[in-house]
Amino acid sequence: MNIELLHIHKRFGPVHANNDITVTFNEGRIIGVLGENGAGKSTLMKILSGYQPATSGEIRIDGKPVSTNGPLAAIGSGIGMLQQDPLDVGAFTVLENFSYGQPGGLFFRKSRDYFKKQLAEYSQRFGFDLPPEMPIDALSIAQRQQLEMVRLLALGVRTLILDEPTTGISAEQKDALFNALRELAHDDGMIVLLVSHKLEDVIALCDEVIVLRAGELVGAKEMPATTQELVALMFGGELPKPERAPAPIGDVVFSLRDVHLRDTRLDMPNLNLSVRAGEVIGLAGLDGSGQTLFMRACAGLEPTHGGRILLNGADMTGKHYRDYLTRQVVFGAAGRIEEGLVAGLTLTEHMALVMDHKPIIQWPAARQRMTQQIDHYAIRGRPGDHIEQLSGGNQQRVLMALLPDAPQLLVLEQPTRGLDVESANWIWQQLLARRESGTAIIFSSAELEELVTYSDRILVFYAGRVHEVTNVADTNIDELGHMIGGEFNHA
Ligand SMILES: Nc1ncnc2c1ncn2[C@@H]1O[C@H](COP(=O)(O)OP(=O)(O)OP(=O)(O)O)[C@@H](O)[C@H]1O
Repeated sequence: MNIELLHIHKRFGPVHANNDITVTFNEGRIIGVLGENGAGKSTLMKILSGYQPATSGEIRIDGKPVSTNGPLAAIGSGIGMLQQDPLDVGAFTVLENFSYGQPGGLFFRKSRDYFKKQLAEYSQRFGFDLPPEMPIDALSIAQRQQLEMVRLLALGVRTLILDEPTTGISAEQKDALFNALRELAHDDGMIVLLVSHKLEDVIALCDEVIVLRAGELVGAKEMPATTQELVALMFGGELPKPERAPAPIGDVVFSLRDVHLRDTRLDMPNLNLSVRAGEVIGLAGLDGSGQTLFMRACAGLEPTHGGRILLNGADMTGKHYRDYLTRQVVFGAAGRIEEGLVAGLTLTEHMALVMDHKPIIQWPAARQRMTQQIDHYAIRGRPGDHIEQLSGGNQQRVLMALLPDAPQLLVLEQPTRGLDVESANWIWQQLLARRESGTAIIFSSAELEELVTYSDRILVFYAGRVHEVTNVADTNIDELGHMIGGEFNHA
């Protein structure tokens, strides 16, 4: 199967998200799709996989024009896309989900054993861990991804598109995924398209890359290539690494004393932590290991079941998030559009929400402030744009632009998730500047390199247990990788 995209254009009002893109993807190849935030990568992949129509242009498969009008039509043409959050159905088991949508799959008109055997064959071939009777809810992110992948393969897909597939999965799970993708491309002759900001993944996996910038196709390269070469292709030159000047560490501003947290899955007793002004505490761990619960409790968004939370000596235990906010403890959620930002509201309306208005909203002031922040944070968007119209990276910048200038404590879930290298560096410049003026920061990340680079101390979460790494300078990414998988004897 060879795919040709011919003169693809996509316009969203005044935004030309894809501008005359002509490119060929050949079978047997793993192709990286690179570009800065907002470059048009997701748009192009959504057009190819039927999630969005092109404004104009043509898609040909093996020389014949095809319509990818809707994801089902695209799958019918052999093209399937794995979404970042796989779209599986919560109440089903693995087997039900796998058979759903396959011919004869609904209500098991073909026998359960037929699908069970097929699922077992895929699992065995790729070393995937997919127990047929397990409810979807109980699967890890990596298992959901594996399930979605084998489901698409069983539907006969010959081109697989993956958007940031390694977020929140362990090193071993990533190896299993990459080995499977190599087999599919190099042994079975499939096309694999990988959208990723993680250049080490691109270098490890891809046979070639294409680069988009501001909606246009600006480059293509056969691999191997170094990180520097890829960065130069994407940004037109080398990027300066943000300087991390040693910041003066002040007095303890925030502490947990024997705090007990729990939710439906995790029980975390005896949590103790003291954070000083200007200190950066990084939280490492696979998704679901307890760090989310921990961060939310630190910001008054989750109840505690024992112990005390102190802020500058004042007891905050049991207080509401609003009380934390008043005392300059600010939480930034990873969920962006689901939580930190509100779909349907414009950028100015977001600013109006966080500004202190008495007694009525001062719209001109909110608009003016947002315009300044758009400029300052180099946001690709306008004050009147709805937040969901911005690319993921630009939504993250808006989230940063809404934070107060010098809070006491910032609690940030994955502050650079989905950001291109330049934007991630830039966000850290902003955070380090706040730290220099005394703000303490607790942040989580799936990027071990980010944790090691920016943290004064790291807390590693595994199944609700917390292990503190005090000497970050002596820790390397390998060690940390083992620890988040539960192997602490490497430390
Ligand atoms: N539904 C939409 N409505 C309006 N504009 C949109 C919509 N979807 C995307 N855009 C705009 O199209 C441009 C390209 O966005 P796209 O999401 O394709 O970029 P991207 O390269 O995938 O970025 P990122 O790496 O940040 O995810 C951006 O300017 C974005 O704001």
